[in-house]
Amino acid sequence: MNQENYDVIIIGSGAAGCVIAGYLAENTQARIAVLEAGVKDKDPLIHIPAGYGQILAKDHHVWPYDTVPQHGSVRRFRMGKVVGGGTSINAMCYVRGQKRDFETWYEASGNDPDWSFDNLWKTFIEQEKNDTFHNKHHGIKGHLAVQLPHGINELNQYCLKGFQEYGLPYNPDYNGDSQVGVSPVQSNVGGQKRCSAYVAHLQRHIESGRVTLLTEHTVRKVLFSGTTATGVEVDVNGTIKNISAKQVILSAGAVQSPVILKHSGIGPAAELKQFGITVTVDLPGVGENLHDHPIIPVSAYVKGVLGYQTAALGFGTIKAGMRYYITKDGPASGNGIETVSYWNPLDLTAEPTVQCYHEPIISTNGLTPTGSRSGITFALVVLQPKSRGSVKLSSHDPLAMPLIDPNFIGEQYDLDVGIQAVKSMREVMKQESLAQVIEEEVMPGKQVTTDEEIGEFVKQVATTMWHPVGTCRMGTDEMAVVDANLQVRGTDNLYVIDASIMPTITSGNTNAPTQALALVAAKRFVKRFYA
Ligand SMILES: Cc1cc2nc3c(=O)[nH]c(=O)nc-3n(C[C@H](O)[C@H](O)[C@H](O)COP(=O)(O)OP(=O)(O)OC[C@H]3O[C@@H](n4cnc5c(N)ncnc54)[C@H](O)[C@@H]3O)c2cc1C
Repeated sequence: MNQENYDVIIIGSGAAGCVIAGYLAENTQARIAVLEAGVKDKDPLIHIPAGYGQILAKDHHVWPYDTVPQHGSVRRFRMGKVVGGGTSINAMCYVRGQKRDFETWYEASGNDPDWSFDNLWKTFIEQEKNDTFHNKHHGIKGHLAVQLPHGINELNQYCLKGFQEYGLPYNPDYNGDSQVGVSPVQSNVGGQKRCSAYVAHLQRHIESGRVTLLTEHTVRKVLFSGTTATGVEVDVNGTIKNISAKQVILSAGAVQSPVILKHSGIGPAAELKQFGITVTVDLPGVGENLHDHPIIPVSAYVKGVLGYQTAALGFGTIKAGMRYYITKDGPASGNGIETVSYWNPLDLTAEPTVQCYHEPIISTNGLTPTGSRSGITFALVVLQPKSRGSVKLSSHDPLAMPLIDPNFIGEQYDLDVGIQAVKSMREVMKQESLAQVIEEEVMPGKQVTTDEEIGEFVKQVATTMWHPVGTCRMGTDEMAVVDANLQVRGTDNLYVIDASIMPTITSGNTNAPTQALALVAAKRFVKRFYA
């Protein structure tokens, strides 16, 4: 095969890229190349389910992004840079979202039946290989492993009880009829190993030689003849070369996909001209509409040794790692986040506005353990944030860091829900089951009492849940970047298929929805060009 010429190039081997490449491999004769800026997924910490804590603590396999200042301070905004993308370093929580999320996508598509709730729900089921549930909401024949925790540690059992005492129902399956309640977490773990999108959908096609995977290939821009994409310009360890293709699919994620489009001359004309980039198509929506779930951590020390703080630090990690290698069980064999709650603090029976993972560690920034005392961090999340930000260029250099502004807590609604969530969480901590083990609130701390003080705390701590979406959104209006085929408006042979096309964020973690939207788009692509 001529390595420099393909039928389809897919930029990025993350959640979406792996789904598309796998589907094309199985359903076409196309010559396919996946170009990935990161390295192969050989690091054992990627595959040990609890290893992601170490990866994030060491800042390995990430694009080292930060945001522009948010309420006066910069927030870390790391994204996966390795085969598997975010799905090789994420926390593996498997969540689909609420029906209303997908109804918004359907409207944005111009009411295209492929984007209906029913079709997307069917797609989740088709992709799933669930080790516990097999009913109208779950599948067992797909390749994406989904499991429940194999046992719930004592501290998280107190959480299950405490939320029920507060008034939430026990919900065995938040991906079933309703999200409301307190539940065990479903995760993308199979056979005690992480099930990344690469493992689930692509690895077998790389190993068989059906698909070519080119790692450490960083795409600088898409090449055009007029407005028709003809290939890409890549940087391979400092050497620049061109690779041509009949069709180019951008699956570089919600930060890089708009950046690559802009460097290719597709974006807001004024911004491109500012950096001397020739405008191929003036598309004002590229890089706009960035949104993410803000995490607001509320944490407390607990009495005695409970949870996973000791297993997550120092000698504890070695002990947990050795146990994992010998018996394949213990703290390292799962994602360490075993229970979660969904609720609306204003009405416990309404559709949830808040998600809360109960992390049995003390963490100040989401997932990284801090200090040696046992504790619990309730990672509160505004599920449907209204704040919108942007990804803008900082330089004419395609490899320069972009300016990322998620605009955390930029709208009154997000602030209100954040305050409600913190106050509600404090009520949960007062319930009998939690009150008996909680020793002292760490964050926000007892000095923070009024709504104004809690609001200020929310603004100061809100940080990424690593769920950026929306920067190349699907739609029919002039700010839309892609149409219902996920083809870039005003171009030929160019597509964006990844989390950036979501018009609005889903009510939950974004990996499963990204994989579902990628399969919907891949099927449309094959129907149009290979049927
Ligand atoms: C730390 C962390 C924790 C998370 N936890 C969860 C969770 O528990 N559950 C959940 O559902 N979701 C979680 N997510 C989010 C989830 O992983 C993402 O929503 C999902 O991976 C997005 O998929 P994507 O295909 O849009 O992009 P990605 O998966 O990010 O893939 C993009 C790929 O493109 C590559 N790329 C980018 N630019 C270029 C370029 N110029 N040239 C070549 N390649 C390029 C990147 O290196 C990357 O491999 C988490 C994410 C992170 C980072």
